[in-house]
Amino acid sequence: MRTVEEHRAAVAALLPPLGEEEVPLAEAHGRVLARDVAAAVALPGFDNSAMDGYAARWTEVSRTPVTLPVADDIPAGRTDVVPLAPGTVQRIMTGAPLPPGADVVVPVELTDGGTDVVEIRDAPPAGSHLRAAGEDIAEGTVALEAGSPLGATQLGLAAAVGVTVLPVRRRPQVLVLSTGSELVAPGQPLLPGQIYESNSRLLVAAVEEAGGVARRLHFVPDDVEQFLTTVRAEVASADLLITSGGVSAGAYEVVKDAFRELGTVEFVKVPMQPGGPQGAGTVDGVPVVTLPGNPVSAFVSFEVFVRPALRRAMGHASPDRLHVPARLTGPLRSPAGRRQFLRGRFDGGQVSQVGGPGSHLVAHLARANCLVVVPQDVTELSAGAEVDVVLIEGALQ
Ligand SMILES: Nc1nc2c(c(=O)[nH]1)N[C@H]1C(S)=C(S)[C@@H](COP(=O)(O)OP(=O)(O)OC[C@H]3O[C@@H](n4cnc5c(N)ncnc54)[C@H](O)[C@@H]3O)O[C@H]1N2
Ligand code: MOO
Repeated sequence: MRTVEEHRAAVAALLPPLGEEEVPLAEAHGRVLARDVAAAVALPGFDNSAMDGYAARWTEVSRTPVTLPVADDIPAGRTDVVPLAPGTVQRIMTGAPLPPGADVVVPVELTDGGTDVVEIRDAPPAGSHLRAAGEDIAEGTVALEAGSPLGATQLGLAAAVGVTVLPVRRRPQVLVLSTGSELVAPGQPLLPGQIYESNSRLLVAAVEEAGGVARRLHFVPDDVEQFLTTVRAEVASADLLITSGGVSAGAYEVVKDAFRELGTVEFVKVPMQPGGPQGAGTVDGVPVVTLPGNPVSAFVSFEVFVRPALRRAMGHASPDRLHVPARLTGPLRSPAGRRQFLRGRFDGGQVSQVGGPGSHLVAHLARANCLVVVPQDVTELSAGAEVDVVLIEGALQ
């Protein structure tokens, strides 16, 4: 027996940090920053206007109405702005550089909109509608920290501070191999006793959502020679091999049997459900994680053991999923001695169980947006009890 935390640590230890590479912004989406990145320019880069209106000296416009000559016109992008002469205003657009001497922008709505002279009917408070140079970020300071996932807002910031390439960690190359003589490719006819192979689709997508590059190997039947031939032919190209199935206590446990002769994979029982039977080790120096075949078990095992390890290797500052406390909408029971990861729907404060605990319930899994964690020593919870909920939606989370 190995605790959940011990097996998490064992899997994480197999995956060292991945190497760095520089990529253009266009290829950086979904990657993780390997080093701090400094702002090449301040933001804002210069004092500018937050409104379309008139740049003015507040003392000259504070008593309204007042009429003043419009000495200049400053559209956004103008690069030769002159200081504001006393007793004048300059028409200015949003984002245009503020003329030296101005300390307020009067929005056009508070004026008659004049272009030679303007009547100001109402003045906003001193200092209104100005955006100060550097108030968002100073030049040369850290704009993006190592370990940040690069989503829309981070890439927007990188471009705004003038960065064109970003140092990121390499994506892990992950092979996914399903096993089972009952498996048939979707689209083919099923004979009695056969099922469609689905774990590889689930796991490939889960790897991609975690930020990795997945390659799906064609599933193999419960035949040690076929399994070993596939593994030997493919494993060298990968940072990680994930298998599904063939690890429990039956008579035809292909993964367990095959890795007796090859590599250092250790098979253990972990006190959790789903996901009791687990294995991890290396083959030809390449990390291997063997997930149980029940589809919900494969998914939960990936979430608990593989996803955080992959994300840590990619350099994520926060490799784990977000988890939050939530109140149960109904009572639930849980077997003693095993941490349960039940499927649930979280709606912002409350969580409802989706389906039962069975690890074959894929339709229920697909409706869930969270895993409800019931600690190992808890066997019963009543409606309204607080539970820990792991949020499983969203690629960058
Ligand atoms: N006597 C015992 N039996 C079982 C034990 C045990 O401790 N003692 N553990 C149970 C638990 S828990 C799990 S989980 C499963 C794990 O079994 P395997 O990893 O050996 O997986 P399989 O037997 O190959 O398959 C289990 C189940 O999942 C279906 N499956 C498998 N692969 C796929 C796939 N790629 N796509 C869709 N469905 C798949 C398979 O048909 C089986 O129904 O063992 C329990 N038994
Ligand atoms: O622990 Mo198995 O992984 O229940 O379904």
